[in-house]
Amino acid sequence: MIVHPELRRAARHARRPLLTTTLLQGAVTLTHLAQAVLLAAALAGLARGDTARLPWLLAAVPAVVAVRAALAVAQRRTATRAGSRVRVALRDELLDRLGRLGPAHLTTARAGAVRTTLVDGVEGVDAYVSRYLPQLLVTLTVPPLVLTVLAAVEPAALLGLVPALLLALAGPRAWDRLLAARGKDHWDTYEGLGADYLEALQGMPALRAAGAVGRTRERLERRSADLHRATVAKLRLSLVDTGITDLAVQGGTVAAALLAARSAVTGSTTAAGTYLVLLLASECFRPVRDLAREWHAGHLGASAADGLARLRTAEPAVRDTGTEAARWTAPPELRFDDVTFAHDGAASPALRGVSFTAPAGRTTAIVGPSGAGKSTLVSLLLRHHDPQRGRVLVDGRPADRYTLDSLRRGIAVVSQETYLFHATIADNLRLARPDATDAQLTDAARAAGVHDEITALPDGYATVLGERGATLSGGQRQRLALARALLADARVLVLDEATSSVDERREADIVRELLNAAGGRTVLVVAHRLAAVRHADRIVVLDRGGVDAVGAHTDLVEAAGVYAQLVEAGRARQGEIAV
Ligand SMILES: Nc1ncnc2c1ncn2[C@@H]1O[C@H](COP(=O)(O)OP(=O)(O)OP(=O)(O)O)[C@@H](O)[C@H]1O
Repeated sequence: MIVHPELRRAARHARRPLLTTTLLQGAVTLTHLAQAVLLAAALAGLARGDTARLPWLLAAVPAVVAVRAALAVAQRRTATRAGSRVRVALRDELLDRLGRLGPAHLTTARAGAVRTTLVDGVEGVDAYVSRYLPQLLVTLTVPPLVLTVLAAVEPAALLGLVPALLLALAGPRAWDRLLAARGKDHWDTYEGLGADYLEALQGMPALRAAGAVGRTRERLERRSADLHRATVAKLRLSLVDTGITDLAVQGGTVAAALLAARSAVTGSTTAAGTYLVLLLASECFRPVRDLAREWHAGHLGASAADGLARLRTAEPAVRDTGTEAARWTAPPELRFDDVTFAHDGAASPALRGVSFTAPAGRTTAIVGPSGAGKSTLVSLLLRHHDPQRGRVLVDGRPADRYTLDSLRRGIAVVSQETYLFHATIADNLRLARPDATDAQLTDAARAAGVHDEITALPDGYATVLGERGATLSGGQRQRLALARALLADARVLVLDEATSSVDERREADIVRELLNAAGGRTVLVVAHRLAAVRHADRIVVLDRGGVDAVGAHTDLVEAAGVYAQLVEAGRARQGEIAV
């Protein structure tokens, strides 16, 4: 009965329609009462042999039924409107929060669990708020009203009705806490199963390659069995709840009927009073029975409330306290000033005392062995994290002085993990700039070295891509993502292993083309393979989180440090490629 604060909060998104739907629900219940009163009056008249008013009373009954039908339709419509308003508002809010949380959030939360909260959890809240809550309010107001009427007609009936009503409403509250715990258990298992299924589907090629499909299926079956157990445990408790309610309802009705019969026999009440008690006693419990039914529709929302609250209030890794909009009229300089950063829970910092400048409008390459801290550097530039010491400056200002949204919009990133959507190639490209002309699309695709392959497809730029660009090769996906980044109206372009799926010879050509096309931008190229970066204006060599050297290709080769070792390793790996 205690409404979770998160659900009360959700209901505020649709105050008016919820109030209307509650009033309409109340009116529907009142028509039941009116019908009972009419029938009681008709029966009492018959008992007295007074049939003068009988036709009118009986004619009024279908009229009441018709009014009830109209009210019920209006009530359902308003409830649907209220529910959809709540759903839309909640999903907007949660998606906005997810955007603010950024990729850092998904290092601790699982994508499938977030999906379950966003889809199933929000659907459950809709049912809870638009159906259960209005019925709860009606249940708390109508039965006392009926009892007041009966108190005036036949006070003795209250001896049976009041205890039964109290038992029906308050009895199940004794295990509210247990029900909440079972609900949470059920929801956590449901979320976990959703996350496992999504991961298994997305990782199917890897599972197949590792011969682990059978083991994964067994694990999913075990998870499904866990969910079944959690569901049954919760249902069992709900059924006890329903059983007590039913027992109280039946017992109360019978007790009231017996008391009414006794009054009739002793002559202490009128025939009308007796019939009123007999018919209204059942109506008094109707809202209680309806409440039990709506609970079954809305219980998922109650279970999901904690998960929703967790997601809605999750703290982003960085605070969006900047006030300036990052609208650089010229390509900005990027500067890392004595930056030290350790990931949460990491034993040692990923970056320590890193200082270098990426000059405005030039290309700076970041190279280094695996784990040197290159991607961490990019995530600090985008403010997915803030350094624990030192500063990142963009255009001479600390990055946290800009609003997060404008900073991230000012920096186009192509990373190892490109994401293409189930849409046409043109739509995928226009994500970066919705108003781009066809000529701008083809220019960007040419610069990224993918135009010819697109036009060779039967539908060219109108070709619909499979999910995540599944119908393209890894290299084609990366080059499409490059074209998309070139279209973006951003003064900084970051290529984070952006061409790692392209063969090394092709990579050098693409990067050269790309850098020509990226004129007027400050470019940061992060790469393992050095063929892609040898023409950069400046190369920063990272090693174990620190800057080993900064310079041009030839100087760095001569210096015989980490860079020279990387060049040697590259030669050994790809003997035919000269860097
Ligand atoms: N989310 C994280 N949590 C904890 N440690 C992390 C996280 N991400 C990276 N690290 C650690 O930080 C260090 C730097 O990682 P980073 O990904 O920046 O290296 P990298 O140079 O980009 O490597 P690669 O070339 O292999 O992509 C590594 O030791 C890595 O294990």
